[in-house]
Amino acid sequence: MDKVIIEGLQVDAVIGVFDWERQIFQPLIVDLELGCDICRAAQTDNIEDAVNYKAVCDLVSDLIIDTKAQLIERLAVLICDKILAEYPAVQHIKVTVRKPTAITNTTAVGICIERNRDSLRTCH
Ligand SMILES: Nc1nc2c(c(=O)[nH]1)N=C([C@H](O)[C@@H](O)CO)CN2
Repeated sequence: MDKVIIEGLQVDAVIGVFDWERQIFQPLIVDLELGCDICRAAQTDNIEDAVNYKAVCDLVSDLIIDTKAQLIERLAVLICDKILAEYPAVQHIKVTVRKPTAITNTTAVGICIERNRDSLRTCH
């Protein structure tokens, strides 16, 4: 399947389970793979026929900042649910959320989840 990819989207947000984490902004790094058919966009050369990665970046950034989640698991699932709801063309989605400053002596810790529209696993 064709993919629209977004790598290394940095969003500074309130995130974490500890009291001190609720007082600061920490960086999160998001990678996305959006499985979709890109043929129509390639034929028409029209952004209206594409999954607009700029719009997706804005949507994901706003969602992360507004949510102020405790766990990165929550953000990963919310990002999946939101993109599948807003973009009917996306059939498969892989979301990785990394927290690069959480644990010393690591490059990053994180969560990676994948969902198919046809066999949607919900977490509600
Ligand atoms: N699986 C997870 N483990 C932990 C998370 C998380 O979001 N998912 N968060 C924390 C703390 O907020 C941590 O990042 C502070 O250093 C710990 N474990």
